[in-house]
Amino acid sequence: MDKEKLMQEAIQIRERAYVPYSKFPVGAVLETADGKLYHGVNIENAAYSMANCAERTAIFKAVSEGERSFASLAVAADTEGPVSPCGACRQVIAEFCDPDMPVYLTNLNGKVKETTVSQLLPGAFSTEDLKYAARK
Ligand SMILES: O=c1ccn([C@H]2C[C@H](O)[C@@H](CO)O2)c(=O)[nH]1
Ligand SMILES: [Zn+2]
Repeated sequence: MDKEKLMQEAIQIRERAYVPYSKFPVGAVLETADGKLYHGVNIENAAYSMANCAERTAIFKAVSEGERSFASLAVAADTEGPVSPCGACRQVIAEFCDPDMPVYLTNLNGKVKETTVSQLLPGAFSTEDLKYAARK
């Protein structure tokens, strides 16, 4: 899928964000290996810490529909530069997406940072770490 289109859709889907507290809508579009798109927005709560970010919404939607193989991710917000995913999302992205998978971060002014999953979270804790303790 064309990365410009993915980023445009990430910008547009922000309309569906539920952000009465932060008033900071974020949109994410996750592309599967076979070209299907899963859209996500941030969803907040009166108990503030219950907020779910756009990136995790998109990933959880896709995984709960049976998807396990992903090709790219775009994220958009009204930030000065390209939006920067939070630590929790970086960990969840690393769980499901290949280290070399492209991630397109953008804002509303056309600023784009093209990065990868492993660049977003170098040295991620992973399933490999769990295997070491389980070896005994
Ligand atoms: O990459 C990001 C960064 C922040 N947020 C959300 C969490 C919260 O709802 C609001 C303000 O932090 O933005 C996302 O969805 N994705
Ligand atoms: Zn996040």
